[in-house]
Amino acid sequence: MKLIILDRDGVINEDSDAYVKSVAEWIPLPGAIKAIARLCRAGWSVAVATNQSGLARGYFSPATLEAMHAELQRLVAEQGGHIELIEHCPHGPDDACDCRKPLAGMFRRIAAHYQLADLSGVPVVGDSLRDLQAGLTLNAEPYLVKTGKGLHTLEKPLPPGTQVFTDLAAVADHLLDARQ
Ligand SMILES: O=P(O)(O)OC[C@@H](O)[C@H]1O[C@@H](OP(=O)(O)O)[C@@H](O)[C@@H](O)[C@@H]1O
Ligand SMILES: [Mg+2]
Ligand SMILES: [Zn+2]
Repeated sequence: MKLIILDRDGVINEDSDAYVKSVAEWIPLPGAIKAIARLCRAGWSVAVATNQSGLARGYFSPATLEAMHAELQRLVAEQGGHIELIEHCPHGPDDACDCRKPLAGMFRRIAAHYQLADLSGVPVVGDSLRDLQAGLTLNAEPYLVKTGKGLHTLEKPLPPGTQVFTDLAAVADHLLDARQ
């Protein structure tokens, strides 16, 4: 199955150390929307798994998060694509949930949605180590991008087999060239 799982902040849109708190602050990274649409048009299923502790911290509301994701879907649809599943962890670091990356709860939900036993062969694209670690729990393929916190993440030891790309557009180029 051609499934790819994307982190959101720092991969699809600009990240901020002050959190992305509104639709106005949700700014797509160059080439990211087009990359998602290209993958969709080539038969890939695209899912998103995003930590959104800003909800638990009271920085923004669930309605605001939904508005950001509606804007994401609108932009992707304009280019002929669709994100099939957007999973988010609304919890904070002290909530002891099972879905806040690096824990794999969101990835288990995505695997179950597609009736997959695990995520072997599924690229998980992130800018933070925790994105890759969460995917690896289910045997996904770790892809690090240099956008968002990616350059900072590159300073740390990476999981074996991690592939590094400039941005999501470069990931799409690689997957669309490699698997034709
Ligand atoms: O990259 P994804 O998972 O899509 O979303 C990350 C965001 O939820 C925020 O996650 C926070 O981490 P803490 O939740 O405070 O540890 C910080 O890193 C923020 O800069 C960042 O915007
Ligand atoms: Mg991120
Ligand atoms: Zn959670």
